[in-house]
Amino acid sequence: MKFTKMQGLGNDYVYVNCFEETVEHPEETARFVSSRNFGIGSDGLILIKPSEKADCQMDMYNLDGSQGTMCGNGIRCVGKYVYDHGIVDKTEIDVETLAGIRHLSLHVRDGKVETVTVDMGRPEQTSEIGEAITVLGKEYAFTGVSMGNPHAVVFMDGVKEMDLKEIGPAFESHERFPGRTNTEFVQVVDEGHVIMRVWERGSGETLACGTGACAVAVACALNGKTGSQVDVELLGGVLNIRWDRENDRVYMTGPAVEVYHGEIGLKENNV
Ligand SMILES: N[C@@H](CCC[C@H](N)C(=O)O)C(=O)O
Repeated sequence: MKFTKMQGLGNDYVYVNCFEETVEHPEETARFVSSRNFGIGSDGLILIKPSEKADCQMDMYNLDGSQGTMCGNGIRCVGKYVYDHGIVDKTEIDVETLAGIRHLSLHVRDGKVETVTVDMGRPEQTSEIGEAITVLGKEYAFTGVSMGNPHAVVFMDGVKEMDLKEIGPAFESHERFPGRTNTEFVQVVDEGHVIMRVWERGSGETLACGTGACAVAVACALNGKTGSQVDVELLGGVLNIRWDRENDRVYMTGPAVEVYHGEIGLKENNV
């Protein structure tokens, strides 16, 4: 299987060009290629496929093989891939996802896409603002926001030092979230700047989460902690998120980077 390793703020996936390749067992393949010891090493697998409704389709799988409906860092890389590899020859494109069609503006420098702005669509509030929840015997307040995938946003201090490996899985599999959840832990610096760490459903801690950063911006505004445009600082870098309250759409701008190409054999017992 030919693949391209790409990353958006260190949220890295193995990308397969399914205009040319076929991946028969995507869940198993995602688990195999994501392994940093036995495979390529990534947060999951993204298949770039032809679409009848848009310029291409993004089909994404987490590290544990579960299928995701939307991926913010992934969709920027998909935009870069299809432009840089000549699948599209325009800088305004539409990408089909399981959460709907998303519009991308590709920002090109020296013939290659460097950054991408994505219209991430309408956010959906999925809990009360600051709903109480008890996790591992401790009380937290979270704000639920869907960006086409589920997020629970928790405000706290000391985000950089917290033990995410303990609390992250406990939120992910809490009975309040029957379909599991992505959880963002957020510290507000000022009204235009927050720090966030994420525990992703199906992948664990990642260096960044695009849909998570959008959910955080919406939750920050709903909780009166920031304005509607905010720089979200993640372990892998900064995403700029703007919630246009008038048309109720969220816009995400950030980088997309191609790391390397390769080829990997998929044996029966690997997948
Ligand atoms: N890293 C992604 C989100 C990937 C999917 C997520 N783990 C889920 O299962 O919903 C992003 O950048 O948005």
